[in-house]
Amino acid sequence: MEVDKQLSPDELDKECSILLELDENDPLFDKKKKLLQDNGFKTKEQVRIKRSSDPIWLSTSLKVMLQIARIIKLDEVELYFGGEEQLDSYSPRNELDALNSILQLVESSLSDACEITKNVLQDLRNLTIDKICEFAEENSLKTTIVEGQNSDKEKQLLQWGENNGVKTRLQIACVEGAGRGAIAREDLKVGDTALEIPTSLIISEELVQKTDMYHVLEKLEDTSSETMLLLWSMKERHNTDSQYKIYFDTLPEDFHTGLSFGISAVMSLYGTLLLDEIMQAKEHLRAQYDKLFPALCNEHPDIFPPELYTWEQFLWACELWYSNSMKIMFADGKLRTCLIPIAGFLNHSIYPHVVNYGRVDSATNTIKFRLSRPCSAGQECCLSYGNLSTSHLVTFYGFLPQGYNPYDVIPLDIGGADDDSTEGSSTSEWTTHMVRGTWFSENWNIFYYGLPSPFLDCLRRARNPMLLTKTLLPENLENEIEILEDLLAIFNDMMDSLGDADLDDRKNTSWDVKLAVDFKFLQRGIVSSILTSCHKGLDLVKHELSKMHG
Ligand SMILES: C[S@@+](CC[C@H](N)C(=O)[O-])C[C@H]1O[C@@H](n2cnc3c(N)ncnc32)[C@H](O)[C@@H]1O
Repeated sequence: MEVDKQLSPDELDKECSILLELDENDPLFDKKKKLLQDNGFKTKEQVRIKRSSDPIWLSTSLKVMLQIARIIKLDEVELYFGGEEQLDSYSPRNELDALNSILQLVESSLSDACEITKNVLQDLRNLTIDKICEFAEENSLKTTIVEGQNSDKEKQLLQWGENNGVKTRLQIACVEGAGRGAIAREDLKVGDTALEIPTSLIISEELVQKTDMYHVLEKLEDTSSETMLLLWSMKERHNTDSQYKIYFDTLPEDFHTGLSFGISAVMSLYGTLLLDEIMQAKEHLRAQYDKLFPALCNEHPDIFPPELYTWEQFLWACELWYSNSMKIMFADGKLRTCLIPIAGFLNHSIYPHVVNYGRVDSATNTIKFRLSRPCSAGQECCLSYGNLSTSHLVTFYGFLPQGYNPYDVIPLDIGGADDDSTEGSSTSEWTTHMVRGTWFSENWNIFYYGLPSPFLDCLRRARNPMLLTKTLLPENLENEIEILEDLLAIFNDMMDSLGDADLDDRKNTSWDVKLAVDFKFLQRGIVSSILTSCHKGLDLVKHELSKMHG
């Protein structure tokens, strides 16, 4: 496989090519461009594929395309941690997104290819699918279905949906540790649509606009369509004539998210950033509520009956919208926050089956949940709710995901050590820094230690702007020792502030304390992995230094 070589017209005739392109509007364009260049690629890369079904040629083509597509599809966290590492894959989400983007490019090239090219592209398509299946096989989690817990309400909702145009290859069941989930009824392949929902069933701002509530709310300053929908749902859930009655009947009486944590759970979070996140989110919501109530109930008691607009009911609606809504791009190009009956049963996974689902298909006027990896009959089909940290998932969704979450980062405030105006800095340098569990890293060598390079480079620059090369010189190694000792001090303090694990209230059986204690356990694991990396790094550097002196 060769990339972008000059070919004679005769040779060109024997080849076809696929264009992989980094979007100029990508907010991470500069950083990705640099990473592409470091790997020998341009931002627009024409990958030529020979008109030969030689399997070695094809798999080399796919390998090159995958290298490029992975970088194009990186998100900020993946780029920060993976930028300098030659990783086999950056994250399960990135790998699936990259492979599926190649699959879509190959499929669209297939539609207007000539007969001979078609055969090669077909082989490339099959190879890409094999690669997806292989990756899926190696990166999956098992979920356990809890038999006999399925209630009639979910069946009724599914039936209502099917009567109104929903097409589903999923059924609803109880999943251990995650409430209800969506299970494949049959073996589903990559590219299959697991669920398709007509836009007519989606709950979005248009519904509020048809009510008398809207005329009151539109006159208020700063009232977003999300707030309007939230207020609408507080009333609609009690409306026995609602067209969404069957949907509202399936919703829980109480949501168990971080926003409902009691005092013991909050106290258990002492020393973690989650404590601040939850307190700030709750204060924000309380302020929003106080801005609207009791004023709206006093002025329009017929539209906002006081018994439906209590703080508890407001919090319930906030938890509903935070944990169940999806942002959908409609055919008019507008992004709207929506509730989507039936799709609301899909749980989140770090190894998702459905990665891209936020766009209305204008040809069918439906939302399609297309599989980015296979899902066999009886297996739970999961979404990616987004690149969310566990602290966000606890606060707004109320759960800790299974498996190692690549988005569990600890942001670091290192006092403007990296300022973009610094001489020599470029737009591809980082101005904010973070760490995460060092088990994600594949580079434990000297100058890396499993820690993120942008962070270490920033510390090096701050200590000694002259010592930027990663070469085994005594002055560099002395510098490394100081950096690693500083890090040990920072993360030892962080560990101390998390408190003694033996004092965690593990016997407490309330859902919120359990979640808080599990979160703290996770946090200690992350900090402990960083401390281990620093200790190992120090040993490594001291050993090298002793060889020089010895
Ligand atoms: C959109 S709903 C999904 C359906 C939900 N399980 C139910 O029974 O209604 C989102 C909620 O599902 C739960 N959930 C989603 N993914 C989960 C996971 N991986 N583990 C545990 N709970 C999960 C959380 O309670 C979250 O707030």
